[in-house]
Amino acid sequence: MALDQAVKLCLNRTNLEEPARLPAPVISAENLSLTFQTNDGPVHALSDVNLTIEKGDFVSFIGPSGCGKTTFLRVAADLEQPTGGTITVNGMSPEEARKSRAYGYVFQAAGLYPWRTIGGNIRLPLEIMGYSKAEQAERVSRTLGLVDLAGFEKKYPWQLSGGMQQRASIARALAFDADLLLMDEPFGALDEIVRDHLNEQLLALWDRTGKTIAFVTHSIPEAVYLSTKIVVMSPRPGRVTDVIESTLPRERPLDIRDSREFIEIAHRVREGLRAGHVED
Ligand SMILES: Nc1ncnc2c1ncn2[C@@H]1O[C@H](COP(=O)(O)OP(=O)(O)OP(=O)(O)O)[C@@H](O)[C@H]1O
Repeated sequence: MALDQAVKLCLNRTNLEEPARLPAPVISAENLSLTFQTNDGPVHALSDVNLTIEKGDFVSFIGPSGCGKTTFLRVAADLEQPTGGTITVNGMSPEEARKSRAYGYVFQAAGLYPWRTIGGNIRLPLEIMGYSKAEQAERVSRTLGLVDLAGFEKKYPWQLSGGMQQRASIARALAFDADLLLMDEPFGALDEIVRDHLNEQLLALWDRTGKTIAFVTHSIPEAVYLSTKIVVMSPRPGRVTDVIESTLPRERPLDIRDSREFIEIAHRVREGLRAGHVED
């Protein structure tokens, strides 16, 4: 048999015996449930949530207060334990993912230590993780560049605007190079103009770095503008009522929000929220 035929046969056989394995989704939840036991009785924060987040997705979670958006992120981050179903992060349990520093977490409030400089805040987790001084310096300057804060390393948080502080907290979450960012309403407290600007910057950062982002928001325009996938949730019990795959191009100038396609997706999100609305 000619060598090239033998190679071909061998390759075919390998293909048959070992079908190409797809990479594990970044987050995969199956029938995920979490019921908190409280003095007022059980609270079903998450009920049978099924969701897959693939590498490079930008997924927004939207829904009224109490529908379990934060709880979902917290379960993925191993900050809460599910009471039913399963969830994996990069194919691992949330505990393993936390230990292997698979994600960065950005909270609603920037949460910077006022007595540390911006550089010092970003450096803190790196110090705890035992990075060398040189590596810390390189990462601080690289991540400050990523969020357009180059030159602000020696400033204190109070010397920065709210939007800049939030960018610094994103830099801190980026500093250890996790491929997954969990962001819990990071821009909720900011005015609309600043928020628009940060949305643009976040999209550019996502595009440049190829990170996977799970992002909680209350804002329909924000969810539609940012996301490749929008997860609509509703409360009591907290559940997913719609998952919308965005048809918008990856390149998104702010005025895309006036396009027919954008308005149609926003309409579907609004309908999903209305359908899941429950009267108290
Ligand atoms: N540790 C806890 N103990 C008891 N109940 C909790 C706890 N954490 C959350 N809950 C309840 O679980 C439900 C879901 O809360 P969660 O914070 O995930 O909602 P959310 O959609 O993020 O709301 P919001 O938009 O207001 O932040 C709520 O009813 C909340 O009161």
